[in-house]
Amino acid sequence: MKFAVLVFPGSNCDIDCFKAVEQTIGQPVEYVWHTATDLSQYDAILVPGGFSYGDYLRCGAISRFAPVMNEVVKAAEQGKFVLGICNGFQILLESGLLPGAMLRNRSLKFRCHQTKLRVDNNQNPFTTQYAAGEVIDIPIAHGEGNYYCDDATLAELKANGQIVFRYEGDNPNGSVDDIAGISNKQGNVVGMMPHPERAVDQLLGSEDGKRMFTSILNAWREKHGAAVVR
Ligand SMILES: NC(=O)CC[C@H](N)C(=O)O
Repeated sequence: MKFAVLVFPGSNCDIDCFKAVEQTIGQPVEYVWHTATDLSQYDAILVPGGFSYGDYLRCGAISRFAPVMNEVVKAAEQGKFVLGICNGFQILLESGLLPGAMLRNRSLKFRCHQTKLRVDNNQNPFTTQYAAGEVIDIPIAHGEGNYYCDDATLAELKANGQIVFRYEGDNPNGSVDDIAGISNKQGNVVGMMPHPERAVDQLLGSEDGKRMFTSILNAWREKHGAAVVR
């Protein structure tokens, strides 16, 4: 299974994502610059966190027009796995690959600390290695993570099981319904504000992010009739 880690001017979690893939599942992974126009060789696309284009206008609002994003849309349509983390989630929202929008944190402060997340959908390709309702430790680091959608969209997200993660206990940004991560209707595109790639080793404070990567690999192996890993 081959992974792409997108790199925009201002990405700063690209190396963490790359290392997380190498260390958790040992699969081939490459950096792909934002001007790339062909993602056909990759099975999964990671859109990493950071401050792409300096967060000018709105987080993700400029990156959404990068040439590579046309290819990400194509990859998503083909059923490939797309994971947007933090700024990556913001970019997927701006691209229309996921519904809703991101607002400034209710505190108007950049928040950077561990959070407790509840796995609300463990039937998603990114979360099958977690128990339903399991509470995990994953850090956040953002100023614009206050996820917003209107009532009709929220009802749809709930009805389709598209809410993948919610904050458990303290909601650090004021997001609607404590949402921390959502998927598209098909489940192959996920965006989340917390950083699983920063939680893949006890030295980092938590290993709870690891199973996102093993879940993705298993989902791909199942799709291709290969043995799954435990
Ligand atoms: N870590 C990140 O990806 C930060 C995202 C974005 N720059 C924000 O502050 O909200």
